[in-house]
Order: sequence, then structure tokens, then C-alpha cells
Amino acid sequence: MKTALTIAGSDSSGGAGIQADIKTMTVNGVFAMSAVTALTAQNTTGVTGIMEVTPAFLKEQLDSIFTDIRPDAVKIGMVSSAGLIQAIAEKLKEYHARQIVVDPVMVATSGAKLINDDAVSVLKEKLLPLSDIVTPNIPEAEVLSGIEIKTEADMTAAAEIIGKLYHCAVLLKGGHQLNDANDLLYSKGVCRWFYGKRIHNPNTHGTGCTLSSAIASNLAKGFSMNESVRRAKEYISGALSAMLDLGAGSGPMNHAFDIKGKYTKEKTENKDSKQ
Ligand SMILES: Nc1ncnc2c1ncn2[C@@H]1O[C@H](COP(=O)(O)OP(=O)(O)OP(=O)(O)O)[C@@H](O)[C@H]1O
Ligand SMILES: Cc1ncc(CO)c(N)n1
Repeated sequence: MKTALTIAGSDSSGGAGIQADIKTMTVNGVFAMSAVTALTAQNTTGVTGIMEVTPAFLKEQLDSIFTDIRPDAVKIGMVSSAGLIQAIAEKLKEYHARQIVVDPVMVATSGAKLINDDAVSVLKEKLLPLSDIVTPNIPEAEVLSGIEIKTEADMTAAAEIIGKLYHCAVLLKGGHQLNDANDLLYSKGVCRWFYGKRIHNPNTHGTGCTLSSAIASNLAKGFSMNESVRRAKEYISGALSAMLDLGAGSGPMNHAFDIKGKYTKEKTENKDSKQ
């Protein structure tokens, strides 16, 4: 079985972060492992607290993972401080990690800031050059490229700037802001649009985490970058189309929409059962 590692923050409400990553990787057929960067106290309406692990303890988790079960792909999500980013970069280099997907998480769907200002420059300097693909949304791509994005032509320009600066592929997500659900992949000097039909579902908590984990899972299984992105878009469209509706804010998706088996059946009414 192929394996994937997520290095990210925990979302206590289960829709984003480590929890979304593990669900996504599992449903996409790889064995999921996790190194936790921070605990968040959050739900669909917002984040009330963040407790970071120390860089030393993050390194310890990564040592445990890489010296035993080697990940075929690595996804990196919320990493809020410069010290943690440095620890990740050091360990990824030490263990020659491959198929690295960086989701440059800066702000949660609910609006909470998930990265310190000084960490952004370390992310650019140390982590992006190690990545195979980075998956910014429009505000994140503006920070990484230094240009304002108002049109699809701006998206192309920003993706090219980021890809050339950091020698990686770039999936710039048009997502909820600019167009339907159309994302632009810049890879090996070529731009390609992935057209997604906008699903009228207000529950989009964790979409970015889910997409990047699905890409990592497909890379772990040996699919090309183009095919990994295509399959990941198909998966997220399915998870959104399942129309799960939980919580008072922007709720989570149903990551398990495609699993229908003996153990997923809900309880049926049974006269004999004790209440
Ligand atoms: N309503 C929607 N219908 C279809 N696809 C969507 C919808 N909303 C987002 N997506 C897709 O989900 C993926 C994640 O994009 P999104 O822009 O939501 O990321 P993000 O802003 O990083 O997410 P997050 O808020 O979790 O950090 C993209 O492929 C995007 O096109
Ligand atoms: C832990 C965590 N990571 C990422 C996001 C972005 O959606 C979030 N809300 N929470």
C-alpha cells in the first residue's frame, strides 16, 4: 500500500487540517500518517485558540515517521511560525522526501489568520523551493507572487511568477473568488486550466486541505501531476456535491461520499431494539 504524510494543524471540528487530510488520504486509497504542527480550538464559525507544538517536538515526530514507514508523498498545511517551517525544511532535506505538496495556508475559511507575518518569508525561502507543487488560493498567490490578481490573465501571470521563482508546479485556485471553480495549473513551463462546475453548497470548510491531500494521495500512487490534479478536482466535486450540512457556519464536506459498505450503513428502526 502506498503511504502519505500530512504535516498540518489539527481542526477540532474535523472538517479541515489533519482530520480532513487523513479522511481524504484514506478514501483516496493510501495509508495516512500525520505530524501535528499545532492544535486549534475551532468549529465551523471560527478559531478560538491555537497551541503550537515546539519545533523540537515536530522534528521528533518527523524522525519517527521517516525512520520507519517512508511516505510516498508529503502534504504540508498549516504551519504558523518560522521555527516550525525551518524544522520541516530541515527534516524533508535530511530524509530526501519526495512528492511534496505545499498548501500555503494563511487564512481559514472562517476568516481567522493561521500564519505569523515573519513565517511567510521563511515559507518562501525554505519550504517552497523544496516543493513539487504549491496550491495557493488568490489572496495567497498575491502574497507569493507580489502582484494583484483581478482577472484570469492575472492568475496566469501570478502562477508563472511563483513557478519560476520556486521551481515548482503551481495550482492557483480560482475557487470562490474569481470564477466558477476553475483552477490554473502551471507545470514545467505550461499553463493548463482545470474547469470545475461550481456546486451551490455554502459548506466549504476545509476545501483547500482536502484538495491538496487528494493531490498528494494521487502523486503517492504514481499518477502524473496533471492526472493527480484532475482526480483531486473530481474528488472534491464529489465531496461538495454530497451536500452534508453540519454546524452553524460554513460546514465540512462529506469526505466519505464514495464509501458505501457494510460498516457505513445507518441504524434502521427496529421494534426490538432498546432505546
Ligand atoms: N462551490 C464550489 N464548487 C466546486 N468547487 C469548489 C467550490 N468551492 C471551492 N471549490 C474547489 O475546491 C478547491 C479548493 O479551493 P478553495 O479556493 O476553496 O481553497 P482554499 O481557499 O485554500 O480553501 P480553505 O478555505 O479551506 O483554505 C478548488 O479546486 C476549488 O476550485
Ligand atoms: C488546522 C487548520 N488548517 C487549515 C485550515 C484552512 O482551512 C483550517 N481552518 N484549520
